[in-house]
Amino acid sequence: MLMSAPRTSPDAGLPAAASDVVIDLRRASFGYGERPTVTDATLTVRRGEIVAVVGPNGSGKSTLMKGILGLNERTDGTLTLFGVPGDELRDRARLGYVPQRHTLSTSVRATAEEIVSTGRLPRIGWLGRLRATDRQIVARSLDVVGLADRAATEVSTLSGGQQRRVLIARALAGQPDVLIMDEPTAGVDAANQHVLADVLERLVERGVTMVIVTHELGALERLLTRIVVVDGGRIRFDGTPERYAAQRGAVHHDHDSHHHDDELRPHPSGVTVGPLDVRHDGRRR
Ligand SMILES: Nc1ncnc2c1ncn2[C@@H]1O[C@H](COP(=O)(O)OP(=O)(O)OP(=O)(O)O)[C@@H](O)[C@H]1O
Repeated sequence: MLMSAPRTSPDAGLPAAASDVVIDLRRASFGYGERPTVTDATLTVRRGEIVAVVGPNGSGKSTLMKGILGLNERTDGTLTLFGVPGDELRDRARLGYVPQRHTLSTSVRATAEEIVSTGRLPRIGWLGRLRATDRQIVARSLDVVGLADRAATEVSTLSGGQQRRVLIARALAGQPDVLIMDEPTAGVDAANQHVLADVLERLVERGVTMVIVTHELGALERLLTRIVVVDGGRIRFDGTPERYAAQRGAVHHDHDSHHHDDELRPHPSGVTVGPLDVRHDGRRR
């Protein structure tokens, strides 16, 4: 839990294993029109996990994330969040989201602190007023991303990487239990990627569960507990970083790769496929 006293989860009292599951997808399909973009996705994310989602451009990574967030249509399967059906989750602020390729508008005059304060809105309501505790949480969120000294700086004058960190701080200000980030390192140079990785490491230490869509595994790799490969709208691999590294030759996720059906076979469970038959938890069957 980030920066607050522990909250009681709706599934408190259940055995630890069950209450540890924050996201549970079973054979879920998501899309925007008639045809699903992501099909047959089965994925379980437990408390404290740091999961990277990788795959070629257009393979469905963002669609999968938006599906978990309820931002597109689920046409099949089930989605369970914190032990309740996804569409029945009342406290949406438990899911934090840093959207893709989103930097802050240069035409809006707002300070970093003001932008991060908007992250409190799900907690206080649109007409609510920030109280001292809210301001403290905003200040701590800026501190976590290393921008405490920029609180009063106009965001339009910050670099792209700093703006991404403001957006992460905004998501953190909502005190989410799980943070879904769509390419937080996109457009961030190598030096700043390490700064961002350090920021994420601090979040890991605070016990925040994270699902991170990324093309740049490099700087994040040391933090990850799992890697999920999405290709052609399907989850093609789900396993530990070690197993992913062992399979790297077979499971490409670079921009040029698309389908690898000769190397990656569909699994009836839709969970995991590949030369090594890897279970959901990364262990070999
Ligand atoms: N709002 C939308 N309406 C209709 N189709 C969409 C929408 N957003 C994405 N798509 C389509 O869904 C498919 C998967 O896109 P998605 O953005 O999920 O892929 P991605 O893996 O996140 O790609 P990238 O790495 O380029 O961000 C693409 O064919 C895309 O054109």
